[in-house]
Amino acid sequence: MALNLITAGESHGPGLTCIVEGLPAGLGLEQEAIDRDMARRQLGHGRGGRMKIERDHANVTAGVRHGRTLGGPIALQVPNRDYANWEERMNPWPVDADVPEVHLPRPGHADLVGVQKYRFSDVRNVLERASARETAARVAGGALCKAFLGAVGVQVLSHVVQIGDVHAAPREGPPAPADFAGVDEDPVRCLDPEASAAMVKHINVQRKANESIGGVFEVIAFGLVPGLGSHVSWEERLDGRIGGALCSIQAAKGVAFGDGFGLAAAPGSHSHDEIFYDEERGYHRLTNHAGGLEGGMTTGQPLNVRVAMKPIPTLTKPLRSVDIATHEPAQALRERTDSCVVPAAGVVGEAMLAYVLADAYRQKFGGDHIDDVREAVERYRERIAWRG
Ligand SMILES: Cc1cc2nc3c(=O)[nH]c(=O)nc-3n(C[C@H](O)[C@H](O)[C@H](O)COP(=O)(O)O)c2cc1C
Ligand SMILES: C=C(O[C@@H]1CC(C(=O)O)=C[C@@H](OP(=O)(O)O)[C@H]1O)C(=O)O
Repeated sequence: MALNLITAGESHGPGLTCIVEGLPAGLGLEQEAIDRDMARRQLGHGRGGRMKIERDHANVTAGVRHGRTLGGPIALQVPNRDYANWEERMNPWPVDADVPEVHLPRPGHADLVGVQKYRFSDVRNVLERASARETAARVAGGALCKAFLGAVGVQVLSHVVQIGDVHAAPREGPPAPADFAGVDEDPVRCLDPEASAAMVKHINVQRKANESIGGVFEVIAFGLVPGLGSHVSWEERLDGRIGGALCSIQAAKGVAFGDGFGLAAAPGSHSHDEIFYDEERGYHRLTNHAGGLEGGMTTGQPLNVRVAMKPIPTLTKPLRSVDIATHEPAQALRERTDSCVVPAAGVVGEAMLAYVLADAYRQKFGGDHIDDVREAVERYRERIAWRG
């Protein structure tokens, strides 16, 4: 039993679609929860003018009846309000107008390689689908995965730990769920108020200097059972699957589990999580350097992964490029743009992690109805005497 999440849609086309296939029947869904995550993705200091136009909302058009899943594919449709301003340029059908082509590829975006690969002369044919507008559809689908995970006791949360060279104060291990109260009210979704103020300032200074800014977010899953994923085959190792899903986010450039790159410099005796047992807690650890994954499987501890985002490629003072029609030197396309999207990317990271984990639960526990899944999870927890 696999869970599939597929998206369709262009940034300025009529709308986006997400299809989620493989959720069990009987799962309760709430429109509000889907739209809440979509609204969270639109926030964050550093977003551009497009976010003032969109009010993201997903229309559920298949797979759900009276608030419960039916077991078939679920279709979510997210209209692009901006399409009203792009109807001529993005109409699916030929129009009676001269629509100019875009010939100035932006370094760091998919523009140049996309036109080479797909035999296009118009960069717009590439940038429309390469755009991270697509992540609105992923977040809509991810909200369904979160609802499924919630039904088996799992919560997925994120926060920003770095913007440019401004870091949140280091912590001993990942934060607890209670620490996240109010994170969405913070302008950069950071848990450290002092660092948050410095991050906002940094974004303002860089934006004024026509720069864009990257950073790092952390996404954490709480309440997992041990043993999701497997050591037996490379493609079943959960760290590989999670890393791939998170790196597929537009502009994500690196992932680190637990202590991540810090482990490369640490001695072995400070790198692994010693194993203890007592009657009350069963097997347990006192540290979580591994970030909740050993041998490609969840340990049952919080699963925490950090994702590095590169700065946005569209710059208000454009980089050097080449006109693909004339091959003459030129400045890259200058468009309305975000300057920092790390807080928004954290919400997309939640959706991607929720998808991979929900898929891992579907593969391990099967079940046609959500109650079958719950019972199977409960039986497993009893078998391994898991008290987490
Ligand atoms: C939420 C979000 C919003 C983004 N907004 C912009 C933007 O306004 N302008 C831009 O050039 N890139 C933006 N990006 C980044 C590009 O989509 C990304 O750099 C591009 O797809 C190439 O990514 P890659 O090098 O990781 O493949 C955004 C990314 C995310 C996650
Ligand atoms: C539309 C979204 O993000 C877009 C992602 C994006 C890009 O190149 O990735 C470019 C910008 O699009 P526009 O040119 O329309 O302003 C962002 O606004 C969104 O997040 O919903």
